[in-house]
Amino acid sequence: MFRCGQLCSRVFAVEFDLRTEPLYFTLNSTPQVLHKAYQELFGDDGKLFSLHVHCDNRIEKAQTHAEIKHQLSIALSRDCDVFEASSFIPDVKNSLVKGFFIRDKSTTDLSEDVLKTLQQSKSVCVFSYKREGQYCWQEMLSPVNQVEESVRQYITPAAAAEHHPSTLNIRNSDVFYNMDEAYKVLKECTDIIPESKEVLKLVDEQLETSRGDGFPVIVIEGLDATGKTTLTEALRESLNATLLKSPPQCLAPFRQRFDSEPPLIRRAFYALGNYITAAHIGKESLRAPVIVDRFWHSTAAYAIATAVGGRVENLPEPGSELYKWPEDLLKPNLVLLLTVSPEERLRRLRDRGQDKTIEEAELEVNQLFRLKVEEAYKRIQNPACIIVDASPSPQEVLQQVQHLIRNKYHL
Ligand SMILES: Nc1ncnc2c1ncn2[C@@H]1O[C@H](COP(=O)(O)OP(=O)(O)O)[C@@H](O)[C@H]1O
Ligand SMILES: Nc1ccn([C@H]2C[C@H](O)[C@@H](COP(=O)(O)OP(=O)(O)O)O2)c(=O)n1
Repeated sequence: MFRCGQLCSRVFAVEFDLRTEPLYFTLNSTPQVLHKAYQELFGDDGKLFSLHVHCDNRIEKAQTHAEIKHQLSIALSRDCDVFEASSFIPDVKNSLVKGFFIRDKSTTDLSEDVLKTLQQSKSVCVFSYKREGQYCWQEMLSPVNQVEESVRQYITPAAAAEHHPSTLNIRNSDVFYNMDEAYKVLKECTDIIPESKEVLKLVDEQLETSRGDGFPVIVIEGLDATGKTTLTEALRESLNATLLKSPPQCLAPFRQRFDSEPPLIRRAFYALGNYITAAHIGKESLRAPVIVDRFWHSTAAYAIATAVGGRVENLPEPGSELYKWPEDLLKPNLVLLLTVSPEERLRRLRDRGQDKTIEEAELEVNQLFRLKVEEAYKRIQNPACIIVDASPSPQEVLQQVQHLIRNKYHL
């Protein structure tokens, strides 16, 4: 487990510019000459700090990280740059510790005061960086006690990681590959989020359902405003099908609450939603074809795209086990991914004129995130999704999809 005094085996990554590779470095007791990119980051024009959250309790850790992110964005928004940073052991799963780099451009000691306050929490560790000529070193920001004495550690450039560090902790923190793992997260939250108990109760009430050779199950996926609601309603009519969605209606009262939680908790909630919907699918597909509006592809694609910082290239590579369908989740017969151009999607969002979730609002400004969600959708395997161009008229999109379904099922 990461401790303030045990940094030497770790590599640090700073997302200095989201469009490029992070800057990687390690720490060493002997001085190292630094090249330009590092000198720029550690430049002596401002004050530089890093902050990491280390805590054995994963719920507490996730919440502390989210709280600090929020506090930094409020307290330091004007005169400081706040970069996502991480510390990890290369290729070691679950070794990632998330944090921030803060570059203070103010003429006052704005960030130092804020950081000293944050450091009073026992799970927060703050370091400051100093530069002398071509050397930079790190030391603890005013060590709070003699045990954690401040040791000068020199910055040493490190090779780029083969796998982007943010991919190291995805399994069971952002994406869950069986129900038990997601269930455990909500169980650990019951004291601080009472609604977790109600959600778990709803999960428990779903009887085990195994699906025999029932009617086909067709999932419609895509970013918000790509036309899922329009198409799923039309398919329901034309196929005489049952229409379901994930998260299911019974979780609607809890969705806003879990949407405000950090990824660990939020993604566990959506994962469990898929299992409840799967139970409904199991029952309904005995009677009629079932159309599902969003399912596991959405859960995994949004979770991976949120967890992975920066560029599309940082996503887990195609074929990675992180794109594997959960072993215990009902598999649909057909998954269709609706795609439209970013411009058309924006036009539809504006025409609809309704409130967007914060995440969707971010999608608009965050082209990188949208690209990662779409790419992650396409990399999920077994079942993989079939891409449908959803830019023609609703009638034409329906015909296209009916054609695909007819070819497969003669419905
Ligand atoms: N094929 C289409 N062509 C033009 N506009 C469409 C089409 N399909 C849906 N829309 C419109 O785009 C908006 C978003 O569609 P909707 O079905 O609600 O998307 P989603 O469920 O994926 O968020 C709605 O205003 C809808 O009327
Ligand atoms: N099956 C699902 C459905 C949605 N999600 C998550 C993924 C995103 O964070 C949001 C997207 O939901 P959003 O409210 O934008 O979607 P709709 O408007 O309902 O199409 O929900 C999920 O994880 N799993």
